Amino acid sequence: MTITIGQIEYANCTPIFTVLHRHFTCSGYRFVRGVPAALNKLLASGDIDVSPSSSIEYAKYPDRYLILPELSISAIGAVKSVLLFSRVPLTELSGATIGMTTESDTSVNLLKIILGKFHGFTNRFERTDLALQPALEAFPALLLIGDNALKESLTTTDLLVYDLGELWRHFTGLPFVFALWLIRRATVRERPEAVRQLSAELISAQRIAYDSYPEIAAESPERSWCQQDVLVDYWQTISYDLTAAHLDGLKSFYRFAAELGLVATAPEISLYGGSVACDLL
Ligand SMILES: C=C(O[C@@H]1C=C(C(=O)O)C=C[C@H]1O)C(=O)O
Repeated sequence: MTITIGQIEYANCTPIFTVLHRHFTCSGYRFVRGVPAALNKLLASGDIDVSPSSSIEYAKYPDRYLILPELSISAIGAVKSVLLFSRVPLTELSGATIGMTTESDTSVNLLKIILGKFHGFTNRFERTDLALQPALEAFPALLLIGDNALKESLTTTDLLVYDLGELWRHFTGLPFVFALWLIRRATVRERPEAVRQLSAELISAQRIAYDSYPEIAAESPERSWCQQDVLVDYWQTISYDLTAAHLDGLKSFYRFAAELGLVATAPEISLYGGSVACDLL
């Protein structure tokens, strides 16, 4: 039986999926492409089995998922693709209605924590699919993630740009985990051998990818809009690990989210398998 894997259609996932497709047979896998918020919904409903997912998705339904070890999409400081584009300095945004992409579930909550908890602001937030320029006619600031954020940052000159990974680091000193690889507990129960294989292949793919960013970038679809060295630099900026420090950052995020009522409770962290990351807990 196939395992259905969500594939985030952003440059941040290109390295691991490129290597997975090139180095492993993948005959037992089916891939479903989408933006994070859409893949989160498919995972929650059981239409896909496993996916790199917004980290907040785990806190919403901890009973449904396990976290695959050693993998994440995180920032230790800047991340370069989770950006608040603003017409005014961030300190002047208290009371404002802020536009937020519909593609994200984690970063929208991170923004609420940064403004509400760290700055003590009161804001309203509105989801929008508007592109940057029209959005900034409706709102003083807009949150974008993924390729849209990266693309706009490469061309925008007349706006203030705040990197949410950097802001989180400034206030907490911790890494921020934007995405976790979540697998449905039901899939682990029903297909234990296939899940063991997939987990091992993903860890291998990640390691191979680390050593081959320039080659992956040279042939990547993102080359149509991004220079090879910019892509390599972007991938080197992202932290794809899941260490004890990452888990500390994740737990802090969940605690703040619970305090602000963004999730019901800060969940226990349950990792799949007896991996290194498990031992670090
Ligand atoms: C760093 C990023 O991390 C992501 C942010 C997500 C979110 O905000 O829900 C989900 C998955 C990741 O793609 C990014 O998209 O730029």
